[in-house]
Amino acid sequence: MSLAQAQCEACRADAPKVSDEELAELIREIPDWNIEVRGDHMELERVYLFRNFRHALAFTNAVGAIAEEVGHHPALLTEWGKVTVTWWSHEMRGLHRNDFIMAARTDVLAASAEGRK
Ligand SMILES: C[C@H](O)[C@H](O)[C@H]1CNC2=NC(N)=NC(=O)C2=N1
Repeated sequence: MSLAQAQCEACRADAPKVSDEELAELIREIPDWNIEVRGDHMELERVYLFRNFRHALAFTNAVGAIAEEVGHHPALLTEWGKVTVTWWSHEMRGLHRNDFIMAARTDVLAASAEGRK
């Protein structure tokens, strides 16, 4: 395992989940993200719109690249003109502070992405 992956605390089953208080604080930093409850855990989700499939795919790959850098991976659904990004920590079945950090980094990427709608 690379050092980048070793640093991903959220990818350990016994990592701490965010408390309700922390969640309320952290979600204020990423106001365009929704919390979805899926089965037994929460996920952070946001839809980004693009002018066409090519721009959506380029953004998908950019998000994939930052995920690989840190060894923490989102679910990515690429459609024509639309990318749905979902962050959670599957090993620990819930939200870790790291998911909020990655959501914020996804917003930074989106701010300079080409072909946003
Ligand atoms: C072994 C490897 O680091 C783990 O499977 C990582 C990979 N990427 C991951 N990404 C996310 N989002 N959650 C995880 O629990 C996770 N685990």
